[in-house]
Amino acid sequence: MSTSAGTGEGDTSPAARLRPRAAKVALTLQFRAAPVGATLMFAATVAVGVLPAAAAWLTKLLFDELARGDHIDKGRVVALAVAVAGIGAVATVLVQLTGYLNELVRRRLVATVERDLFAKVDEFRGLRRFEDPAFHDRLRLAQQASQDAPHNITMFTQEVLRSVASLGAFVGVLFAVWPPMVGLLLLCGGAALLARLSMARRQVAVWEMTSGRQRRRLFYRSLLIDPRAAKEIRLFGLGGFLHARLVRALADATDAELAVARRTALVQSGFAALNALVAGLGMVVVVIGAADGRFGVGDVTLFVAASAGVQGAFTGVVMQAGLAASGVRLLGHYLALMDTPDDLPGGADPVPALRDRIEFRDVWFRYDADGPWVLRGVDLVVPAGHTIGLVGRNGAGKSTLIKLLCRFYDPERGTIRWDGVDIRTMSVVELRRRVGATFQDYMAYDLTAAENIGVGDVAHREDRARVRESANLAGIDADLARLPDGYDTQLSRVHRDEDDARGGVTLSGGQWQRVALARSLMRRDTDLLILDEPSAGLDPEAEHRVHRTLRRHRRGRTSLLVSHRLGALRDADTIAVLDNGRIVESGRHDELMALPDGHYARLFALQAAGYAGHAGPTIVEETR
Ligand SMILES: Nc1ncnc2c1ncn2[C@@H]1O[C@H](COP(=O)(O)OP(=O)(O)OP(=O)(O)O)[C@@H](O)[C@H]1O
Repeated sequence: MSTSAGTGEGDTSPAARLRPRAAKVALTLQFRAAPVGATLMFAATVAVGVLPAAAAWLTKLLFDELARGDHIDKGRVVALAVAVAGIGAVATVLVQLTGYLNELVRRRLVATVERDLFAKVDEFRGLRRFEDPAFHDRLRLAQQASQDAPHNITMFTQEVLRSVASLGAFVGVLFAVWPPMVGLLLLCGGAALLARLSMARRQVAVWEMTSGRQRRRLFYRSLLIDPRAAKEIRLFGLGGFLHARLVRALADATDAELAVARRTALVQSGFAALNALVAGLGMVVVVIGAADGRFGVGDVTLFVAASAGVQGAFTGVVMQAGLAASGVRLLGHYLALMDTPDDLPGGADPVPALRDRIEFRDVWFRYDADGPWVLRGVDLVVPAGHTIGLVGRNGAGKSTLIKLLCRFYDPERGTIRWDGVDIRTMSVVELRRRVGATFQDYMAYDLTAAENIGVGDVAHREDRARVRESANLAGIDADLARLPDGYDTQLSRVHRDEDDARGGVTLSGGQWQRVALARSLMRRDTDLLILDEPSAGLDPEAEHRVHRTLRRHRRGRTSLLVSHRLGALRDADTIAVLDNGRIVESGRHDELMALPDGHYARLFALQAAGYAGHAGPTIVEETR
């Protein structure tokens, strides 16, 4: 598994290879995001670029006319003055308009890119991407790109348009007055451009390099304000430890960024000084020429305006080129992410209702290619309509088996078959629609009570009767109905509306667990119910009630139950014991209890002894 989205110098990463495309995409993206706004923005930009040059020409004509002494044509002078003032006014309005259009296009772009980005993230059907740090770094950089990159590239295009318009006019003037000035300015501008591009490359390299540190910084930051973490942090006095790590991650990233900023400032100051020198040199040459009578007053003013105009245009282009270059590099990450294939090869076959059995055939799985095997040849049959209890010590691979069945990962070897058909050939979405599940690490959403349950079947989340029925099955209906706003109570004390006078509530651990259970019961047409430790946090009475209700609910349905409370699995049609990545025993409770030295019998006896208050069998040390 790679650990960085970084693309240092001379790299051949996907993001680097995508840069040429990134520039094109950035340009076209703005027309997709805001077609009218972008067109108007470009038109206004060209006009803003041309107007100063036009004003400078009119000013030259005005000064030349004024310099004619007794022969001044007053009408012409007034007309020229009015024209210069008019151009100034139009330019001012256009600058404001361009500012607004820029903002408009920028906001539309950010919305478009972010929408596309998270639609793409939602398309990943497996879990591997979400466990890959390089993916998270890339996502962060791609998000960063969505904030600024298209805008910066747009600004650069505008700047180039504006500058080309100004340069076209100003360069002609400089040629007419003192041609070497053009060469000098071009040389300075070209060198500044190259230096700025190199700075931009360094800047992005730093962002890429520090992306992991930024990710950790965000993690520590969210941990320090997470109400769920607040208890442990306070009790264990972890605040200082986490804070120090946050500060360290921040300092590391800041140091690297500041180093680039210092270098950029230094290089830019050097080029600014060089520009001033060149402007001064030109001025001296032209003023001497004017003293010798070779140039008029108008020529001098025009030359000064033209060299300032050319330098200004170059400075603008150089600045924007730097931002655009970093934008293109960042947008490479956005494109790389958009091109990232799904981690699960897509099957498209429909998933018919389960008629016969689900079967694990010699399933081998590990989370990383070089990691330890978690499942080592699992063979397990789940007959339709049966309840299978899955037992095994911590880390045996029970939840992993469930994750494979939901197809969050694919086995490395072997197959999982749904009525004889390899689930890899089937549509993942359809397969998951046939499954209702409560995971051991279930979610507690900062939503209302009704939504927390309703999202188990999004299409029916507004169906209050169904929501309540599910809550009833999970034994939480009465508790939720008693909340301040009943089912509409926000189950969060943090994410609630400011104008919500009643505020939100948080549930107890066992209540949350029952809400999660209710969520998995929302889907009515599922063929398979998976419950991974559904009652671990329930009080004995609640557990008894929930299991009794679930038993009724499961009747005739296929279910897979994982629990360390073996009593809860006692009546399962088959109990399978997972050990060391294999199913080592399976049968009904009585059959397994009758096995001499059986795993299940030993575990059951241990648990029963705990309740009965005697020593129970000797604990066999783990051999793994
Ligand atoms: N996402 C993951 N990435 C890497 N390793 C994992 C991941 N999830 C689980 N594991 C590893 O796989 C092994 C099996 O974990 P699993 O959660 O399937 O066990 P389990 O039988 O459900 O345990 P428990 O009874 O404690 O819930 C463990 O060693 C665990 O560290």
